[in-house]
Amino acid sequence: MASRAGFSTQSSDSISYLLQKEAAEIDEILMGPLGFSVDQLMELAGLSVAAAIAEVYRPSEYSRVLAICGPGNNGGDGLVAARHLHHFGYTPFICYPKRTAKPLYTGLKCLQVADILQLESLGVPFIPVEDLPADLSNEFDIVVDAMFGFSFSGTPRPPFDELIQRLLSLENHDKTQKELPIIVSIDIPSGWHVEEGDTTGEGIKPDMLVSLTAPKLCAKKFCGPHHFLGGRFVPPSIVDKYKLQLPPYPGSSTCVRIGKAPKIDISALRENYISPEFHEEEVEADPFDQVQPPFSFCPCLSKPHAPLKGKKGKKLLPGPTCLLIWGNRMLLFTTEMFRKWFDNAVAAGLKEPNAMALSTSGKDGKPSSRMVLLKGVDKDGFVWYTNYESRKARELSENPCATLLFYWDGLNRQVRVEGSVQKVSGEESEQYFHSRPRGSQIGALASKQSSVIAGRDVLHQEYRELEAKFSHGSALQI
Ligand SMILES: NC(=O)C1=CN([C@@H]2O[C@H](COP(=O)(O)OP(=O)(O)OC[C@H]3O[C@@H](n4cnc5c(N)ncnc54)[C@H](OP(=O)(O)O)[C@@H]3O)[C@@H](O)[C@H]2O)[C@@H](O)CC1
Ligand SMILES: [K+]
Repeated sequence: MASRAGFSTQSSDSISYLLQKEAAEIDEILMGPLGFSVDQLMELAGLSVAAAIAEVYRPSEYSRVLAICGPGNNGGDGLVAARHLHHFGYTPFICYPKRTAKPLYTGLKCLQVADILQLESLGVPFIPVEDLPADLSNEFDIVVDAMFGFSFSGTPRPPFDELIQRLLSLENHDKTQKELPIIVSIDIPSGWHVEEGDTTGEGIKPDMLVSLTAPKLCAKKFCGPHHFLGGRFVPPSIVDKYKLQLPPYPGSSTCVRIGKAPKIDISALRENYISPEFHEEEVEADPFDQVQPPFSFCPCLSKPHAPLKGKKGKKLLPGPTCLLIWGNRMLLFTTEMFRKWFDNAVAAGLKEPNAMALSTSGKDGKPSSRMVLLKGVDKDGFVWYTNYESRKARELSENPCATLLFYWDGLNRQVRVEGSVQKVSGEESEQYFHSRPRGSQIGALASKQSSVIAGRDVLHQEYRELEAKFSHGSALQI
């Protein structure tokens, strides 16, 4: 509980929840003394909604998004979110029944016009409410509920009463018959009391709620699987004044999950890969001939010299595109290809594109895999580092053959590298050791590298001090 006399901010599980009055006050402070403009806040809010959606529902499976936008700022958040979703690869549609209903102040009216213009320039269709299909279940994969936010009161008036009914009727469908659209509510599930929630028990039950700034009290009643917080702009003065306890945003993320992620049925996890088309008739019998721009290999070619059997036709080959590099044969050519793919992966902003699964096996033939980081690639091969007493090093000394696997999810690509392994020169190894951050150097010493290298005495001393701090010195991580 984070309340104090005079303030009614409440929290449960160390998150604060705001009353309607407090949400409105914060709104005024942000746009008054703190100097925010409404369009600035709405842009950040809408972006975080789009980011939360993209975190859970991939466009490859949930492409068609209907945003139902109300007359206030909640509706504005919906318009902004739809614009970002378009850029994220979704196909948004807008239903915006009261687009100029209430120009509260000139800024909002201008904003609505700007939002509409921007969406129209992207070719996002605006569907008049009378043209919206009565049954939304066939037409859309996601419905964004941006009808009402924290200024809602009473019972919904037309046409929103009927629109809310359409969302409700989705829940009454026979769920075994078809997959229903996901409902994502912005800030408040529309129709719910801002503080008391779904008082009748007959309101909408969204699958995702994206609270903005801080969750409102009704969010405590949200039972759906995905609760996120967005609106990463709350300054310390507001945090202090309202004693807000909010989860920290990870890295540069614009949204953060509140509460636990639901347990996933692993068997149900699947991804529809949308890769550039690659037809069977385009496949060469020898994969090396295939490695030409767009330098794509298919996993079915993992037996390199077996000529491809099967009908020539339009059949699309399944799975992500795969580049296979093996042996030393044509290494120069294939590592160049790898480099192009690697540069693409870096340019696409993928997390740790240099992370690769290294598989080895010793003389007992039992394979083992672990993730390591690629430290270099050139015409002589791929370079990574390990200490010589590790299991992988032992296995490689017994059987100097290994496979590397890079998986670049965002590009639907993987690269398999298969070949023999040899130690890099002592000089190269030494250079690498001294290029590492100090903490990693000490960590390497902790894992007992076999060769003693001049200049490590100081590090040994630092390591002993650290070891003394941790009573269970065996798994020291720095
Ligand atoms: N930190 C922040 O503050 C931020 C806030 N942001 C966003 O702003 C939202 C709050 O926006 P808001 O104040 O414009 O109110 P909102 O709820 O969208 O709609 C009010 C409209 O609904 C109408 N209406 C009300 N009751 C009704 C009923 N029963 N039936 C029918 N209509 C009804 C009402 O009409 P009126 O009753 O006044 O005639 C008015 O036109 C907030 O939830 C968040 O999403 C973010 O953008 C950025 C950061
Ligand atoms: K809403």
